[in-house]
Amino acid sequence: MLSPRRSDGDINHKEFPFLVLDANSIISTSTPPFTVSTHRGFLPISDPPFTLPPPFAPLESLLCRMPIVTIDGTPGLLSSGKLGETVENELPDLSGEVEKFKGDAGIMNAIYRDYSFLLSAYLLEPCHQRFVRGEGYGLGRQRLPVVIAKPMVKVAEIAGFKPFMEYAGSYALYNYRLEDPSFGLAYSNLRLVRAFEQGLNPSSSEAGFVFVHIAMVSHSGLLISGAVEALNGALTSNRIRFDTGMEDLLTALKKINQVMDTMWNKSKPNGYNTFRTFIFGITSQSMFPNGVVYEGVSEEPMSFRGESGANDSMIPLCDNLLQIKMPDTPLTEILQDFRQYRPGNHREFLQAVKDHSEKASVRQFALEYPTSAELYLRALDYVREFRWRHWCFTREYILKFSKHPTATGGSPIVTWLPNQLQAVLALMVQVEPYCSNASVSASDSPGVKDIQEIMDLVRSQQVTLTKEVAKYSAERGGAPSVRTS
Ligand code: HEM
Repeated sequence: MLSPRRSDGDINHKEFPFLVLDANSIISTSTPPFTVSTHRGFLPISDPPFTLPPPFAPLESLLCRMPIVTIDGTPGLLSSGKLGETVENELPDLSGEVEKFKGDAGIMNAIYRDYSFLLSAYLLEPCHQRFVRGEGYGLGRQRLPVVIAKPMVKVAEIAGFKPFMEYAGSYALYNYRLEDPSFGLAYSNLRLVRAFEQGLNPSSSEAGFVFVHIAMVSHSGLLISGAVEALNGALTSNRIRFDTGMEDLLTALKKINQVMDTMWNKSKPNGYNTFRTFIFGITSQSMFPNGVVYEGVSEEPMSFRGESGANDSMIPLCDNLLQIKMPDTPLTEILQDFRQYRPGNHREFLQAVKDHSEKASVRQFALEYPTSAELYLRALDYVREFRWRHWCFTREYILKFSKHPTATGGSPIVTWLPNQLQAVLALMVQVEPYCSNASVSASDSPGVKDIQEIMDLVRSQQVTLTKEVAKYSAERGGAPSVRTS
């Protein structure tokens, strides 16, 4: 059982102080693209630039010729394994140009995105060649030439990212353009700016993989406003505000999960592993046992985690708001390490939510009243659904096709997602008794599960997950050793 809430005298009545932008906020070219807002959520505050300033024409030219299938359908440099030598023969060191554009945060982010694509393709090209021949990944290139390393380190520092491909700043959330700007973020209107494999074709699995992430995050504005309202309700002991915020949070999570479920059709399980090769990181990957030397920057090898949805901010927002405590394991240290791979403003926002949720004892506040407790349990149920679907994705897209022991972000493929999922399931079992006699109106709506139904599923998933993890671990010879950074 959960401990009793602290006395009213201890409650800090101050509202959540973090500045969250809205549609009326004034933004300028120096506003960091990834600034949290209630109208764009965790998406960039403006759509990403998709062409680079003229001095970067050599980079642009290489990136257009790079994908396995280029925009006109012809084979590109990665298909013939010619990218590496073309970079070495053609690309000048443009690091001197980077600083000239530093007043424009959007352009900086676009330059960062584009170098990160070239960097990953360069390092992992030999692994792709082996993978398509049906061999293991083998080793990637262990040295990054100065013409990529120097500008990348410079632009990443200015834009506030690691000098390696990241989920938000590069691969997923800053990698789209709108076919017709007047149609906005409609799924059919999305096109990739950069791709490794066939992603310039919008109906490919690579494009679908990225677009589903974007489409989900396009609903995160309501998630953010709902979370802030619920937090303010708890901080000011205003039950109506808390419940209203939680209702909005539930509406947003329902939509986000519905969009997530479209992944099965938009990006096929048997189409995932070919482009996946290029989004691996350095940390905990057999392709880079000693890290990678960034020539012209340092002879000391560097190591970064790969691109992963684990660096998305929606689930961490729920974890922090709902005070979902993760077990004290090395696997949880990886979850914490992933935090470094988010845009600065996302990081600060998530930390502020965590701090203020603790200050307001959000979980205890919810459990004091059955209706709020039910809303809280339903929110946990959506987080459970998200994480359970994830486990299913991992089974169907990865475990069925690959023996590689670590995911793109460097977490152990079999045990990491279950580490967090089991924590959510266990918390739901703890929370259930607080919901007795609850009568949230939404529970009368068609399609809304009652508490009993939710908890039956929770108990069966606890058992199934334990069995599946044991089975996969036995088949694959146990979990790989865990490196946290
Ligand atoms: C085919 C689809 C997907 C597959 C195969 C997949 C796979 C994975 C894997 C293997 C991890 C482990 C972390 C690591 O990379 O080391 C992970 C984590 C994660 N992914 Fe995905 N993912 C998919 C789609 C998505 C989508 C659409 C989102 C939406 C934002 C997402 C968000 C996340 C989150 C939040 C985590 C961390 C989970 C946690 O905290 O428990 N993923 N994913």
